[in-house]
Order: sequence, then structure tokens, then C-alpha cells
Amino acid sequence: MTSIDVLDLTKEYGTTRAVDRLTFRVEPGRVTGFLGPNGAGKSTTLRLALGLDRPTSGSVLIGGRMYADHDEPLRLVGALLDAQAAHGARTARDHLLALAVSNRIPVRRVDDVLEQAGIASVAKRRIKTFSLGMRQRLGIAAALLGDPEVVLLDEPSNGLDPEGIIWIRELMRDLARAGRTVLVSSHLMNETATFADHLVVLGRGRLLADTPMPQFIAAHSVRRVRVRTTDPERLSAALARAGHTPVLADDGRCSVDGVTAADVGILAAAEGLPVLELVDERASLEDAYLALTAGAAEFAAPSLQEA
Ligand SMILES: Nc1ncnc2c1ncn2[C@@H]1O[C@H](COP(=O)(O)OP(=O)(O)OP(=O)(O)O)[C@@H](O)[C@H]1O
Repeated sequence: MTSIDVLDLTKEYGTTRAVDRLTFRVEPGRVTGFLGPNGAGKSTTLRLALGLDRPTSGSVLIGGRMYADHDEPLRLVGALLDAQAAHGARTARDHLLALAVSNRIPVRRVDDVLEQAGIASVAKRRIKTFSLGMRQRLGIAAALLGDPEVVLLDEPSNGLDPEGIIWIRELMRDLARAGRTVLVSSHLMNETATFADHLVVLGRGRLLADTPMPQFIAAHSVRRVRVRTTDPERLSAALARAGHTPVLADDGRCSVDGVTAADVGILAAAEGLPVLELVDERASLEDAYLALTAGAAEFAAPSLQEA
């Protein structure tokens, strides 16, 4: 069981602080969604974890050691960072074979991962003829080649069709169920909600949240009730008198934040209004995420003069 520990990590590019004193732990046995708006620092953190760039300060430890200090890192950590990185003139199979041989991974793994990624039938085609989705599957095959305990995926559903998106979701869940440590970056909140057990949210290089998914939603969502009665204006006026701020839609439905369905039902009954529809709406992960990152999304990464 191998955890990832990000410890007081900072990365500056000139005057841009891409990652700002970040500390969090990614636990095995679950899928951790790594979220944040464009430029939040997700890819930089993953590159630092893989030793592809040097931190300005702080560190990332995988299984208690830096990536580069492991003897056979590809057998411990599999990563998909840039699916376009593979050499276009090679066939998919040759690309994986070269990776296997140079990392002392048994050659039989090549056919296993081609099969697992659903690209066995195109294994002998040159990579330059591949669609974005096929390249993405090849990148995932390469990440799984060393049968790693830790899997880092940067936007893995990029370019995948709906069937591919379901496949990658199930693959990530299976890896976590098998006790592996799975960290997956994304901008897509609703999609992340379909596979992540835990969330780490960044904004402007800083940690905004590190929390189990259900707690994240509960902590950041607003209660909202949707109600429809025979007289929307009268109900609206009654809600306003009770100190609420109802929003009336064209279809006669009324939304009210910060109340329960019971509150609204009792109020409607007191007004003698028949209730035609009354729904307790749970804010979606998208709403919760947008509320959390609203401040961070308005700006680019902070410059050092600002910080
Ligand atoms: N090599 C680099 N040189 C200069 N600035 C960089 C470099 N890499 C990243 N940055 C800057 O660091 C910040 C964080 O970028 P990063 O790519 O890590 O964010 P991200 O969260 O992965 O965004 P996206 O979702 O758009 O990929 C951005 O302001 C980016 O412009």
C-alpha cells in the first residue's frame, strides 16, 4: 500500500507561482479526484511528483521516497500526462515493447495492457494514424504496463467517446478496489463525481479542499427547495414576508434557497395554497465546486509581487 505525500510543495516559474505551499496525502484504495480551474497547478504538481521538474521548495514522496530514488519507478508509478508524447512512427505494440524492455518489465505485459486498454486490434498500426481517443487508450496502456501500485492520470477521459469514458471510469474504480493509489486530474466536476471517492481541489496553486466527496458536497452546498402551487405570486409574497428570497421562473415554479421542503409546505398550508410540486434539491457537485473556486477562477496564478 503506497501513499503519495505532497509536502509544503512550491513551484515558481519566473514570477508565476504555479504551486503554492501545497500539502496533502493521496491514500491507497480509493480514487482521488484532483480538481481545479485552468492554471490551478494540477499538471505542475503531477510533473513534480514524477520528477519531471524540480520543486522550488518542498517535496513529493511516493511510498516515502522521491520518485527518482526508486530503483524501478515505472513498476511503482504509472502515469498518463500527455497522450501525444508517444513516437508517431512506431506501432503501438513497439512503443509499449520499448518501454517494457527499458524498464525491465516482462514482455507479456505488453499484450495484457493492449487488451486491457481495448486497442489490441490496432496494436500493429503506427501511432500517427491513431485518433485522440486511441492515443489516450495507448497512454493508459503505458501507465498500466508496470502493474504499478500508484496511478497518476491527467485528464484521462480527454478525447474518449462515451463508451471510452465508461471504460476509464470502471478501470479507475477497479484499480482502487484492488488497493492501488489512483490520482486523477479533471476540470469536469460531474464526471469526477461518477468515479472519485475523495477530492483534492486547487485554486491558484493553493489547496482549497481535501475531503471525502459526500462531505465536500454537504459542506459547500446550499439547501434549495423547488415549489409549484396554484398561485405562484401569492406564495412568493408569503415567502418574502417570511424573510426568504424566492426566485420565480416563467413556468410558475419557485426556487428558494436556505429552506427545507417542510418549511415551504407549512407556509403554503398557512396561506391555504394547494401545493402541486415540492422538491428538496441537493446542490450538485458542479455547484459546490463552482462556489469554492469562484474566487480562484477569476485570476491567473498569482505573481510573486502580489503574493
Ligand atoms: N513550464 C512552465 N513555464 C512557465 N509557466 C508555467 C509552466 N508550466 C506551468 N506554468 C504556469 O503555471 C500555472 C499552473 O499551470 P498548470 O498547467 O500546472 O495548471 P493546471 O491546473 O494543470 O491547468 P490546466 O487544467 O489548464 O491544465 C499556470 O499559470 C501556467 O501558465
